Formats: sequence, C-alpha cells, structure tokens
Amino acid sequence: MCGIGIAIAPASSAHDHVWPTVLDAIRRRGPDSLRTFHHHFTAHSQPYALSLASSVLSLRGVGITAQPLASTHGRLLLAWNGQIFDTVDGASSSRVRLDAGENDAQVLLDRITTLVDAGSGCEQAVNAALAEVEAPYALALLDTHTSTLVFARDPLGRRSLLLHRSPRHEALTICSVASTALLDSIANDPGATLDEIDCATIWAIDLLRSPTTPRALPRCQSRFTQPLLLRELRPQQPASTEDDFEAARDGFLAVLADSVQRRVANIATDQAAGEAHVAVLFSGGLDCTTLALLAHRYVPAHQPIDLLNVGFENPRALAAARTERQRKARASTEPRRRNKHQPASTPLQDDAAESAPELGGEEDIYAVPDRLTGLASYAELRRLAPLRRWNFVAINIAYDEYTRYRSQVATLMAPTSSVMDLSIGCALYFASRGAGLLGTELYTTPARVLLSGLGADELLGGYSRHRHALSSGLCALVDELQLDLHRLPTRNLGRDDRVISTHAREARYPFLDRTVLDYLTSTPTTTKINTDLLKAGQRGDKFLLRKLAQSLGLVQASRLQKRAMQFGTRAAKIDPHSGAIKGHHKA
Ligand SMILES: Nc1ncnc2c1ncn2[C@@H]1O[C@H](COP(=O)(O)OP(=O)(O)OP(=O)(O)O)[C@@H](O)[C@H]1O
Ligand SMILES: NC(=O)CC[C@H](N)C(=O)O
Repeated sequence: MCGIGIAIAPASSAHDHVWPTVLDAIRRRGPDSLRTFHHHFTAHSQPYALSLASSVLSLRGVGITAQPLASTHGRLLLAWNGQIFDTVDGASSSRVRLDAGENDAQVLLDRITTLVDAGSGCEQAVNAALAEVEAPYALALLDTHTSTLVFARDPLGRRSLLLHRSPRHEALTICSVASTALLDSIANDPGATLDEIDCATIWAIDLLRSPTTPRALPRCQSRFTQPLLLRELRPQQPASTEDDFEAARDGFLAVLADSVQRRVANIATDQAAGEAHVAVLFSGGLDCTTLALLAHRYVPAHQPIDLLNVGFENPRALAAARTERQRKARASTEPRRRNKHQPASTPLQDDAAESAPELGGEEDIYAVPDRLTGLASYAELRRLAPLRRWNFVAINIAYDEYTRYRSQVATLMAPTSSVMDLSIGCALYFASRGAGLLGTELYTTPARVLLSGLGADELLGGYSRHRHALSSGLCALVDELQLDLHRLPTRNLGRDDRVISTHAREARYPFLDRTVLDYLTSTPTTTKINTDLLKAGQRGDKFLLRKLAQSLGLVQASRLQKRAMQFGTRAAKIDPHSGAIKGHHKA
C-alpha cells in the first residue's frame, strides 16, 4: 500500500521534528517512490505552508507512477492510496484504460481533470469521480489554483487515513499512519487529538478561509456509494430470484470468483515472473481457504501461491497444557474419587483443556489451533490443485520476538488501542511480514498482494453473537447482521491497513467487493444462514459459503468452525498474569 502525509501549519511553525517521522512511516508503506510537494498560501493575513507527501507501492501500469501525481498543467496534485477494481458502466473510457493495464491513479486524475476543465469545482469533481469507482482507497487532492484540499477514504474504510490536530488546532496533520513522535504529542499536549477520518463523507478544506477546518461533503450517490441495506429491511424487497438454494450458491460463486479474479489479475511489479505475486493470509479456515482455491483459477499456472500461517509461542497456554497433561497422567495412574465439593476444573485448566488436544506434542510449541487447521487445509488444496505450487509458510513467533515488536505494533495501530486490537494487530503484523519456514528453509514471501477472508463472518453470520441474536428470533438476527454492515467502516479495516502496509504489502478483501456485498445483501438471510442448524448448535452459520466450498471439493474446510484470529494464533492472553485481562481493556 502507498502512504499519504499532509502537514498544514503557519509557515513559522511548519516542519517541526514530527514531519520527518511521518515521512519515515509512509515511506515504509510505499518503497517505490516518495515525493513531497510544498504549497504556500496566506490565510487570515498569515503565511501558511502545506506539504503533501505520497509514497507508492507500485502495482499498476507500466513502470512506477510516482505521486503526488500532477495534472497536465500542474494545477491538480493527487495522492492516491488505492486500487480501482471496477467502474460504473457510464465511465467506459476509464474502464477501457484500466483493462488495458494503465495506472489507476493516472486514470482517476485524468477523470477529475476532465470534470474540472468542464467547470466543476475540484470538490465536486473528486466526489463525482469517486462515485464511479469500486476501490479501496485513501486519497488527497490539492487544487493549487483555488488552494483547496480534498481528502477521503472509501465508503468501507479499507484504507487508513488519520487526522491529527495540534493542541490549539492551529496545525493539522493528515497521514496514513501515526509515528511515535505524533503519538508523543497526543500524550504530552492536552488538546491534541488523533482520529480516523470518517469515511461516510468526502472532506474539503478551503485553505484561504479556514486552513485547518475540514468540511464534510455528502457523497455523490451511485451503486458503489449507496448505503448497504439488507433485503429484509428495504421498503420494497426485491423479488427473490434465488428461491432455489443451488441457484443462490452458484450466483454467489460467480460474484466471489469474479471478485477474486479482479484482485489477483494484472499485478504489475518488477518481480521475476516465476515467483509468488499473491499470498493468502491463511488460517486454514473456511473463508481464506475458499479464496485460496478461487485464486488458483486466476493466478498464472507457473506462479506459486504463498499461504502465510502465523502462530505464537504462548508461554501461558503451554504451561497450562503441561500442567493439564501431568494432571491427567496422575489421574490415570492414581484413580481417585473426586470430592463432590471440589470444582471440576480451574479456569487455567479449562484454558489448557482447549490447548491440550490441539498442541501436537510438548515440543511443538507452534502447533497452535490455526497451524493444525492450516496444515489440514493446505493438504486439501494440494489434493484439489496438485499442479499448483502451494507454499505453506509457517510463521513461528517466539514470545521474545513478540515482546520486542509489541510497542511497534501498538504505534502502528493507533489510535485503536485495546488488548484485543493488539493481539490481532500482532498476528497481522507477523503474518504480513511474511517471513517463516518453507519446509525447513527460511523464506520471505515476495508477494505484494495479500488476500484476506475478512468480511465473510459479517456478511454470512459467522459470529457466535449471530447465534445468540437468533435465539430472540429472525428479526433480531437480521438487525445484528445489519449492524455488522453498518460498522464495517469503523471496526477493523483502518487498523489492519496500518499494520499490514508497513511491510510494503497490500491486503485485498474479496468478500468486501461491492458486487459481492450487493449480492449477499439481496440474498435472504435464511439462505445465507441455515437457522435450524444454527439453533441446534450445528454448522448453520455461513451456510451458503460452506455449500459453495463443498461444491468446489473443500470437504474438510467446509466443516470448520470459526475461530477468532487472536485465539487461533494464540496471540491472545500471551503474557504472564494476563488471564483476567479482557479484550476491551486498553493495551
Ligand atoms: N493464523 C493466521 N495466519 C494468517 N492469517 C490469518 C490467521 N488467522 C486469520 N488470518 C486471516 O485473517 C482473516 C480474518 O480472520 P478471522 O479471525 O476473522 O478468521 P475467520 O473469519 O475464521 O476466517 P477464516 O475462515 O479464513 O479463518 C482470515 O480470513 C485470514 O485471511
Ligand atoms: N498501492 C497503491 O495504492 C498504489 C497506487 C496505484 N494503484 C499503483 O498501483 O501504482
């Protein structure tokens, strides 16, 4: 992923010690180029300076399209962290150019320039151009003629953009990710703030009038920007073309496969043709295994697909497992009647009981639940696609290594800061670093594109809270699913982008493609979820996806139960005495 950094401040105070640290942080996200453009203006009779920096992780077009990218006469400057995967039908010239392999930043800037040349203000032009594309993005556009800055994130918030205000709001920093110096300012200067930029609207700053006060602009409506509403909650429910379950499953397969194809095709890098261009963040669970098998259809046959599977040495869980094994061994050699007042097990024993059967043996400290599932699904992929080179990369993170990197991950994920965020952030940090064992050899994935299965649980009812909601009736389940859709932009995606992109890689989310979202929000809830099975505590969750996976031959993976990343990797409750700490506590 690329990076964006913008500083707006009175000229006298511009470029303090924080700005170089912001540049460092965004350089890591986009190692292929980094440019900075300076714009000077006067507001309230005071000279001001704006610096606009943009780094590029080049994935589209011929060569590297450096940013900020200038329009022909230099009036407009674009910083684009994004990938256009689809365009509305009306934008046919953009579509043709993208299909021909042109760089999407250039195509987008040309479209904005055309609208500005035809008389639109730059805010309207950006707004209209963004409504024509399906893309994860964070963007900033500076109009040097009018001294207007426009910035935005895609409606689902798949790319990060943060806003930092100085204590008296006289200066503003907009950046993909925070640096330690920026966080120090939050800690030390009362009044300083750091927030994720809201992606429901587009933002603009009229630099000459109010240089540090963004204004919200409602988004232009299109099929890519309309709010997502489940069919059960629409005033008029669409006629159900998918009464037939098999037709619904096949329709889902068609849109999901197409989404995967668009995310793995046309990756233009200077990599050797025969090395992996695509890796899967691979727990071995249902969601990512299905994506891996679909990716196999479209990734060139001579390229390997890397499966990145992370697991942590968790001293607490290991100690508990050992104690539990010893207890069981003692119990089997000295059978004793349990006193009825003695509790069946302690919380630590419960934890161990969960670990014990899943740890492959005392010595295999990385045989965490996701490793075992990962290996099983890897075997299934090899069986179904034997001619593909699948690289199962075992990413083993020792407790020492985790403790060395923890504060770095905490800085990257800011302003999110809970214990659960840190566990997930660490799992994603190491998984996307992509360095582990390929067999017995050390290996680091060269892939810049990482597929993630995130989104399937929100769309298809994969969380245990969906089952709890169903116990209050179907309407409660529908409401819970709608809430998930509503919260997608604010929950995890910004955090994940900040953590993953620091390794100069880009996460792509096939389940969050707009056409997939439209399809699944139009499919009846009772088709997506088998409510009878779910009520009975069986595999009724993500039922449509389970059946899709089965139809592809993924028999083992289609039966897997959801396991949250922090538990599957054993990144949660890893520190001594962390047993009583709750996920929502501050890390
Ligand atoms: N141990 C892991 N190693 C690498 N990537 C992982 C791991 N665990 C989860 N991921 C990635 O994060 C995504 C979202 O994780 P989440 O905890 O929501 O799992 P999930 O919904 O059960 O998905 P899946 O069925 O793919 O495991 C996964 O689809 C996968 O791409
Ligand atoms: N990774 C990015 O967001 C870079 C921008 C552009 N899509 C490119 O590939 O060059």
